[in-house]
Amino acid sequence: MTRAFLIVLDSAGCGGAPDAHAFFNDKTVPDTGANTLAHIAQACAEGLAEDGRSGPLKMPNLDGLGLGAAIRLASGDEAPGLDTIPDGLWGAAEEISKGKDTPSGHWEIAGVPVPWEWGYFPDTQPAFPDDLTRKICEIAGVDGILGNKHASGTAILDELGAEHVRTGWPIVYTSVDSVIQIAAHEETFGLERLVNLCEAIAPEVHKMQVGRAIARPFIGSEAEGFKRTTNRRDFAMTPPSPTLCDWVHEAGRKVHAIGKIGDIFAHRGIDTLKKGADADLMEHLVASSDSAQDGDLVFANFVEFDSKYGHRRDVSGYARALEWFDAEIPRVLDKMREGDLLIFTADHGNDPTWVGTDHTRERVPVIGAGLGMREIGICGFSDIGASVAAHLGLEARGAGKSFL
Ligand SMILES: O=P(O)(O)O[C@H]1O[C@H](CO)[C@@H](O)[C@H]1O
Ligand SMILES: [Mn+2]
Ligand SMILES: [Mn+2]
Repeated sequence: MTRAFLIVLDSAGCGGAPDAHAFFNDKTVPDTGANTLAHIAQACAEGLAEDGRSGPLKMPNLDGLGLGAAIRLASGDEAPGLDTIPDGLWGAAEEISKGKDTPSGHWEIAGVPVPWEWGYFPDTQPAFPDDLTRKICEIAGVDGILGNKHASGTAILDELGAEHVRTGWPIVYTSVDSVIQIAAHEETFGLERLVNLCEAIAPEVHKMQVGRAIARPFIGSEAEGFKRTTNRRDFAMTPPSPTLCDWVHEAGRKVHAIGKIGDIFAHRGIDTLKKGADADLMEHLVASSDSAQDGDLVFANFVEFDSKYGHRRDVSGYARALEWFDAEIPRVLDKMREGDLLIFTADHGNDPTWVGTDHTRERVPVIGAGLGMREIGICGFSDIGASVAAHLGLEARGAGKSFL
């Protein structure tokens, strides 16, 4: 038996989604043409991403496996600097779930496309129905909420952080995704109180087909500014049917979740869980490549590409994060054993050169190490889960077909 490592670079899409025209940013601008990785590479080559880094995008390790080739295959767009002839497994995947959000992407990668329409809150003010607002107030023991609209999670702290500290009212907001997010100060409001509030309100929003209630704790002051911490917690709906995590777990193997994976799968089929900032997650990933046993799945999500740089439309920051990730990856590759499979992919796009602050509908790269050179072409998200299952010698019970 052998091990499988499935590593999601959150939001690192590569353009070319045939249904991108049906998804929007800034309410009216379709995602047609959005391409997270290609546009970052182009901006770098043009000298437009020089903050804390310089020149063309440098990702020799993932590009050597086939990243640049995957971008060109998915979209036809150029990705300057990523032009090595691949020697890994490479291709791109396309999503059928109707949401361009994190749970939709991950569940489908794990073999289970989302069969329902998610519930969304309208882009009006107030965004939340009064009875939901009342419940939040009751549970939190407060007289009102702040926000109650669509917002960017960092901008709304600048706008309402001080008022929150003064009044004790939680900041409640949403986005084009199927989410309710509650931001509160870790010290003045209390981290545990915030997490309990989100856990208690989650079943209420799940009844509305809203996928997640997310706790967004922050620290700081009006004078020094407010900053989110890594203590974010997502309370997600349960996937509609057993996923890759369950298939592996039920076969008596171990699923080692790194980062948001536990929350995304509502902790179904997860055996061990490690969390932290992306730099910590890399250490956990390296450690897991020593400790994972034959037949185990290591499933990691690196979220900062998305949360720190994609949503913030920070091209230099995104490029820096990609270059850091690529430079770290040999630490994992060096520990691969004969017969191990390692796949890098993404759950959606979040083009930092695009308008708005929301995800972009894109195909995603599928880059593999451990099975030699192989072009897989364009596959479905769920084929990734099926392939991991096949590699581990398990029956795939989901929608996909193995490309191995
Ligand atoms: O602006 P922030 O709070 O980072 O919000 C982002 O994070 C949410 C959950 O991933 C998404 O729906 C997106 O809107
Ligand atoms: Mn995501
Ligand atoms: Mn996101």
